[in-house]
Amino acid sequence: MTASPAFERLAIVGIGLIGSSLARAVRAEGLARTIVCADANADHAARAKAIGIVDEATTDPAEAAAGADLVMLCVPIGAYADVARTIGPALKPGAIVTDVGSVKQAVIDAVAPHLPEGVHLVPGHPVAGTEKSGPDAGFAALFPGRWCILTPVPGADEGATRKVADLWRACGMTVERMDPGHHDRVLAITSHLPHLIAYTIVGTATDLEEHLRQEVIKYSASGFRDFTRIAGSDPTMWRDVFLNNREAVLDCLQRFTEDLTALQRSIRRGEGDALFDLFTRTREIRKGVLDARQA
Ligand SMILES: NC(=O)C1=CN([C@@H]2O[C@H](COP(=O)(O)OP(=O)(O)OC[C@H]3O[C@@H](n4cnc5c(N)ncnc54)[C@H](O)[C@@H]3O)[C@@H](O)[C@H]2O)C=CC1
Ligand SMILES: O=C(O)C(=O)Cc1ccc(O)cc1
Repeated sequence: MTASPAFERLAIVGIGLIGSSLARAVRAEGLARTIVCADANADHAARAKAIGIVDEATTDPAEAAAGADLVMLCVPIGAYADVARTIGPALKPGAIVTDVGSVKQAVIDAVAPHLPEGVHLVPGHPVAGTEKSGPDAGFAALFPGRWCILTPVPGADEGATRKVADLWRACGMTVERMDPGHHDRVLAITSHLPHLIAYTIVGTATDLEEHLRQEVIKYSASGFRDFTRIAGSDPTMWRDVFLNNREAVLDCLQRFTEDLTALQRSIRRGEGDALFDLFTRTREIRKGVLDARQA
């Protein structure tokens, strides 16, 4: 006898990179009897249905959420409040609303006020992605071996939190719980600031005089190429990340700017030892990151 799926009806709102990756993983693992998606972009909804990663597709989030036991929000963070307001009245008692957003406190603030009594909110963040967007960019292998951070609010339903954790574990992720504010500070330095730096460096290179710009593209060494990959990430998604994690990002940026100024001074003064010491420390950190990946 095969085990029954963990969820009867999974509604994915936003069937882009992350939503479609989840749909594929849930299908592959048989975790939901029915997968429904809603996407404001009718082409994305239709595409998800056409490639067979969902059973039903609509442009109306309330239609998808009606009767769902699990609703996964996979839209840019700026759209959360509107989506939550729309689905709130359609949610059945006991339904779980969860998400994949890259910022957590702002998501709680945007969604919680619109959920009726008896509906459980379990905010989450699969820390896995790429610079690509849309339903064709997703793949089930995105999740295995990566972290998923859940940030349940105090008093959250333990059973609901456990069901969401089990879903991500079944997709191959390692699940951790964290306070939402702490999550936002950690991600500000490990993910948001690196994206901001990439956007800046590629922007600076593009603003160079025309003849220099051509050379930048032509001789693009791997360092710059890596930055262009990250700077090719979705503009809507990243605009929303920065607007919704303002304090933590600005705090990191302040420290970063101070450290950059110190480095600038070392270069100007010819302080080779200071440069060498920093680069030696950062090389050790890189080794630690690689070792952690292989562990
Ligand atoms: N891209 C990445 O690497 C990662 C992204 N995330 C988070 O996942 C969420 C989604 O990001 P992606 O999948 O990368 O973006 P995406 O752009 O590939 O997909 C977003 C989808 O939401 C749809 N959408 C936008 N507004 C909507 C609305 N009001 N109602 C219904 N559908 C709407 C879009 O049409 C699109 O299909 C974001 O909140 C992001 O912070 C989390 C981890 C990694
Ligand atoms: O493509 C990359 O390098 C990423 O960093 C992907 C990514 C983007 C946003 C997240 O919240 C988590 C992962």
